[in-house]
Formats: sequence, structure tokens, C-alpha cells
Amino acid sequence: MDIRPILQVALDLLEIDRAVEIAKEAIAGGADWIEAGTPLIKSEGMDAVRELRRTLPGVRIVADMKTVDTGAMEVEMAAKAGADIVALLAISDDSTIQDAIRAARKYGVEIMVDLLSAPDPVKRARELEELGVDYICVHVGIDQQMVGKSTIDLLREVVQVVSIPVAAAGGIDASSGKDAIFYGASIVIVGGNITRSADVTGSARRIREAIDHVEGAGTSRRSLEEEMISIFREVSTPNITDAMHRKGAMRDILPIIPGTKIVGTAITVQTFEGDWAKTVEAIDEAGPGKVIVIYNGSRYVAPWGGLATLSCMQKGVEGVVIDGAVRDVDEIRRLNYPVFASAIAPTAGEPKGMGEINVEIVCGGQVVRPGDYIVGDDCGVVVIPKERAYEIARRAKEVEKNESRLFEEIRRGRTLSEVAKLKKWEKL
Ligand SMILES: O=C(CO)[C@H](O)[C@H](O)COP(=O)(O)O
Repeated sequence: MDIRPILQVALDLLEIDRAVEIAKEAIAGGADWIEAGTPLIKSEGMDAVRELRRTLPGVRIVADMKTVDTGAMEVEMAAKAGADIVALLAISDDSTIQDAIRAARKYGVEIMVDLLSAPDPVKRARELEELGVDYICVHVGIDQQMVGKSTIDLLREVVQVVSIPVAAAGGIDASSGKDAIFYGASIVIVGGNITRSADVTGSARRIREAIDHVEGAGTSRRSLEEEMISIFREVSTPNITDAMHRKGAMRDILPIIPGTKIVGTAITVQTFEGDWAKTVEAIDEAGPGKVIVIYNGSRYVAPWGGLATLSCMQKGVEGVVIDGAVRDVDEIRRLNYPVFASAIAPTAGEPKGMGEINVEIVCGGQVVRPGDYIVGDDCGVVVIPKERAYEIARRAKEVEKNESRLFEEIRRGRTLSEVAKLKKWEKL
């Protein structure tokens, strides 16, 4: 008989009132277990577990203590607060795990051990099973996810070496949740993709549906590059600058056509006061997925206009960004092609050939290197260093998810300062 996979929702929030509300919505969508996430426990202590226990009778409560020492004491406090399962870290000493197990047996609760950051997680999983833990959690941490580490790859190794139930955690969504069950997990733990959704119940239901029907799972996953480009097309430049701690935005550069969006890698052009030879030669080096980024240095003489725009379109170039003037904007608007610039002027320069292509430039006050990622929308243009692009994409997605949740809370009648808990979290 197929055993129904467990959907555990991790309440990685800071306030218990919102956590309880989200928990109830998640249960309405098919969640089985509710986890007091580590951030919630750090913020509210064992009151978080008590309140979940009080408001969710009959629901299994997991306390993600991430215990790494004094195992028995932490298991006892969580058990007394109403937890059914207590989570420790696998990097704990064996003595911590063993004493936690003794306390768990005494209080009638179970032990889950999280492999997060374990040096040799497969070997440690085998050891933990021998020590007597009840569940193993294969977990790629939020920061590790941001740099592309995969929960599923590790899960496939761990399920080969243990026979106790295995949970999968770390950026799990409907697709990876389906894969996790397909590759042998019994539990999927989901945080942000449910708790930061504008529609918690709907998101939980989609993941419930996915893990209950795993046919077609294990399909080839997108490459990191495909995933990153897809995310950059979904998020906004404000989400990205938030993810970069308020950095990366070019100054005074806006779209000629409102509503246009560009995502691509930079082909840079350093030119002088309207000299358009190098800017036009850059088109020959560009193509789909490329953005031509030009430092022109003048707001009154344009190195770019309608003919260059048409040539770009013919080559499928993603878009053009100019620190300086652009002209023929009527033609550009008719062509409906994404050009971003800091000024509009009727005067063009000469094709003298001064300047360089694909060198490091400064555009809108931001350093731009060939290959850096460029994202532009109605709010402006942001440069993302190529070596951090995947991490920034994932972090920007988390920002977007969080904001969509705040929108929902405000739509339900709370003020922004209430949902942001400004009074509680102002810097002292
Ligand atoms: O333990 C955690 C963070 O330390 C989270 O609960 C776990 O990673 C699940 O959250 P998400 O689905 O957002 O990754």
C-alpha cells in the first residue's frame, strides 16, 4: 500500500500570530505537520511551540531547535511545550544525540536530525540511524541554495544508506517536492514557497498534489543558468537591489518605452561624446541574451538612434543601455524595442572609431564588466556581478515572495507598519 507522503510546513517567520494564521491556511491546503521554524523559535521561544500546540489540536508539531548541545535539556523543553518531534543538527556530538534520544523516549517524542552542513552527510546519516534517531532530514540550507547546491542530489545518496524515514528540505517547491518523493523521501519540508506565498492554501495544495502524484518526476531539471534567467524575468529591479543590500542600480537611466524589460549579459562599449562607430560595431558581436551597455559621456550628443536599433532587432539582441543620449525615439517606439538611456537629444555624433568594446566601463555610476548580468525595467537598470548572479537571483526571488505575502496581509486589512512589525524591529 502506498504510504501518503508527509508535507511538513516550516514556519520560518518571526511573529507567532502570523505563524498560526499561515499554519491554518497551510493545513487547509493539505499540510500534515507544522514546524516551529528556527527563526520563530529564536524570536518567540517555546511560546511559539505552546501556541501552535494550543491552536492546532491533533496536528503534529515539529520544533526545529537545530540543537547542537545539551540535547536532553532542549528536547525536554520542546516536549513540555507540546512538540511531537524535535530537530537537532547532525554536526552535534554523538553524546548530545544519545542524550536527546533518552529524553525523547522519556517524554514520548521523536527525534529528527538535520544533515545541514555536515562534512560527510552520507556517512553521518548511517551513524545517526545506528544511534537510534527516528528521522533523517536531508537539508541544503537557504544560503547554500543561493549558491546552487541541490537537496535532491544529496537525498539520492542518503536514501541508499538508511532505512528510517528521510525528509527533504531546502527551497522545496512542487517540482522538487515531487522529485524528492520520487527519489525516496517520505517527508518534504517546505518553508518559503508556502509561507511567503500570497496564496498559502493554494501553494500548499499545489505541492500536496505534486507529492501525491509523482509520475513523470525525475524529469531533467533546468540548468542553473536557465533557472537564473527565468527568475530575473520574474523579479523586479527593486527586488534585485534589495537582494544586493541596496547596491547595483544605475543612476538616471530609464526605459524609452514604459513596460519594457531586459535580462541579459553585458557587451560593454566605451565611447566618447556621441562617437557611434564602436557602439554600432558592438552589434556585430551581440545576439540573443546580450545587452549592449554604452558609456557615452554626453547627454547632448547621441551615439545611438533608429538605424542602430533596427540592426539590433535583426540580430535578436536583448536590449541597449546608454549612459548618455539617444535619438530617433519616435522610431524606437514604433519598433517597440527596449532602449534605456539617461537622456534624449536630436544630435548625433560621428563614427570616428574612438573607444573600445568589451572592456570594463562605468555606466550610470556602476562598474560594468563584459558578462555581468543586466536587468532593466520601469524602475531602471541593475548590474549583477556575473560571479554572484545565481545567488542574487535566488535572493531576489525570496524578496519577491516576501513582498507578495505582505501585499496579501495589507489586502486583508493590516497596515504596512503592522505587517512589517516596525515598532518591534526598529533598530535600537
Ligand atoms: O530549516 C530551515 C532554515 O534553516 C527551513 O525551515 C528549511 O530550509 C525550509 O525552508 P525553505 O523551504 O524556505 O528552504
